[in-house]
Amino acid sequence: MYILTADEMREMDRQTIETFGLPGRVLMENAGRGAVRAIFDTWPEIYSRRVAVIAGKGNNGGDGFVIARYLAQHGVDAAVYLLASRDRLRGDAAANFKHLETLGIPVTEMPDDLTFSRYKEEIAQCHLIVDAILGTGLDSEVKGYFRDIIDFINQVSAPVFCVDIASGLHTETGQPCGICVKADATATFAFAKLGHMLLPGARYTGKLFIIDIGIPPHIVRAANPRHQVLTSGWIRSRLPARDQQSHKGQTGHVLVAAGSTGKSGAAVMAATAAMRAGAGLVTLAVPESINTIVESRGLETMTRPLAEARGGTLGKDSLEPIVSMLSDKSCLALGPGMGTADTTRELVCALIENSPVPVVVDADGLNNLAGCLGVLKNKRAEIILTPHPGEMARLAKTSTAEIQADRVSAARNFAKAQGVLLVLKGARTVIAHPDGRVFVNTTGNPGMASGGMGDVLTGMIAGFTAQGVAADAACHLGVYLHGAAADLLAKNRGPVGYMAGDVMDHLPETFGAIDSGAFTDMAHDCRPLL
Ligand SMILES: NC(=O)C1=CN([C@@H]2O[C@H](COP(=O)(O)OP(=O)(O)OC[C@H]3O[C@@H](n4cnc5c(N)ncnc54)[C@H](O)[C@@H]3O)[C@@H](O)[C@H]2O)[C@H](O)CC1
Ligand SMILES: [K+]
Repeated sequence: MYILTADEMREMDRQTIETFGLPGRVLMENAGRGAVRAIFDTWPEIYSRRVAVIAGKGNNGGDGFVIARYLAQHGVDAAVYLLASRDRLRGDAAANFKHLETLGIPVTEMPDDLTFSRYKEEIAQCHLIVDAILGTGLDSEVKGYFRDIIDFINQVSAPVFCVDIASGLHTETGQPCGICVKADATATFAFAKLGHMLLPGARYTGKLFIIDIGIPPHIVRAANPRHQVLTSGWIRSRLPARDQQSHKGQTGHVLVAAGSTGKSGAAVMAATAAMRAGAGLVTLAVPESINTIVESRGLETMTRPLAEARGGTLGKDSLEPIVSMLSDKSCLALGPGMGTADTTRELVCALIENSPVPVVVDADGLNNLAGCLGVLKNKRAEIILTPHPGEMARLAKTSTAEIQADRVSAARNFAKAQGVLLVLKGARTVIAHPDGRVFVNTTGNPGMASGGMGDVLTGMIAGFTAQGVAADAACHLGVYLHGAAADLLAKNRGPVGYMAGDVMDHLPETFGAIDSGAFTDMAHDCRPLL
């Protein structure tokens, strides 16, 4: 499902108006009318109650005027509070404002704090507040009077419905620009925007309705939107098909190079998760001193003990044996629990440069790679990096806060610059492709904040890649199903207390739930309305 930036939406609007010939007034009419359907759908008891439409001077406010008109037409006691004087209105918003006057719908001009203070009480007594203050035209930090208004809206007890996007929410980053309206429901137009799907934006958005305002499909296709949300349908269509006569020689062989003294669990988890994702065979290459432990814990996987460096880690002496093992493997998972000794870093960097098969790099693999990013230029196969925000900050040589402030841009910039697939983990994992496309995942829940989850994801992505799924689709499958398995556990067993091992053990049921359509995600809950 496409999700748009403000610029992309503006451009589609412009094309629809100028080249297709659908007037802006029609788009605004469709927007307002659809929003009213979403209001009645959410609050069917709102007939004959009082609704305050708080409108800004832009087109978001214009949508608010259309909403007030339809609400009034259907027996709602609707009143408009305009955060400007009426002579500031332009174009379609001004035209729709005139209709309000013709129809005798009450309008209050409230251009400043002083006038606002007179109407606070009246607004607070409404049964619903419609926020039509700022939409995709938000272009700066919200301060002063607008800040006071939003602060007030967030304090009144009435539910809040947002037009297009919660006022104050940044359309692309999903971060509040200083302050942001907290919605119970939002109606957006044509497509969801990035800010609705990312966090914390999704929390400010509430239930999301997507209103078809008439943008024709050829204009959408020509715009070629760069961002999508992963959906269960998309995932279902990319699951590797299995023939009745499939045998383990056909379903891929993963090599996992991982582990060190004290961190054998990470290696076992990644290897087992690859099997749970459906890989036919998994071999785990580990420092020899942990081989016995690893063998006893991962019954289905094979192991290959390698001569180890000081401190019980894999070092550069393992390069030759690992590269030769890769000749009959279909994917390499590299990094979990490996440590960051100099010799390990040399090994990791040489493997990323020389592997003939796709490599999934995680954890210490990433920390090691941060010291030799140049090797990515010479890579022979596709490289998938799966950093959490801290690891991403190390790779991009910035701070975790910088990464989190705009996760999509951080992931995209790195993936494009380095020519890799980048999976930026954390709530709403972002998958950035080297061609600039970005996919956002909405599965997963806070119960996943526990050790080993990353090792499981690494193994899953490697397991799908090994089965012949394209590396980018393997990232989609791994990330979505990892979160979906955790969502099913949270629902069926409890919100916390399940562990990474439980997540991978729950994959068979998760495959079944995706296949049957029993698992639904956030995109499924966005109701398209005409
Ligand atoms: N296809 C569609 O999505 C359609 C959307 N419509 C609606 O139009 C708005 C976008 O309208 P626009 O006039 O471009 O911008 P806004 O109304 O969001 O706001 C612009 C207004 O606000 C001022 N402003 C910007 N930032 C701030 C700030 N931080 N503090 C105070 N004021 C600010 C800015 O200067 C402008 O004056 C979209 O969201 C939809 O709701 C169409 O109606 C139909 C098609
Ligand atoms: K709004």
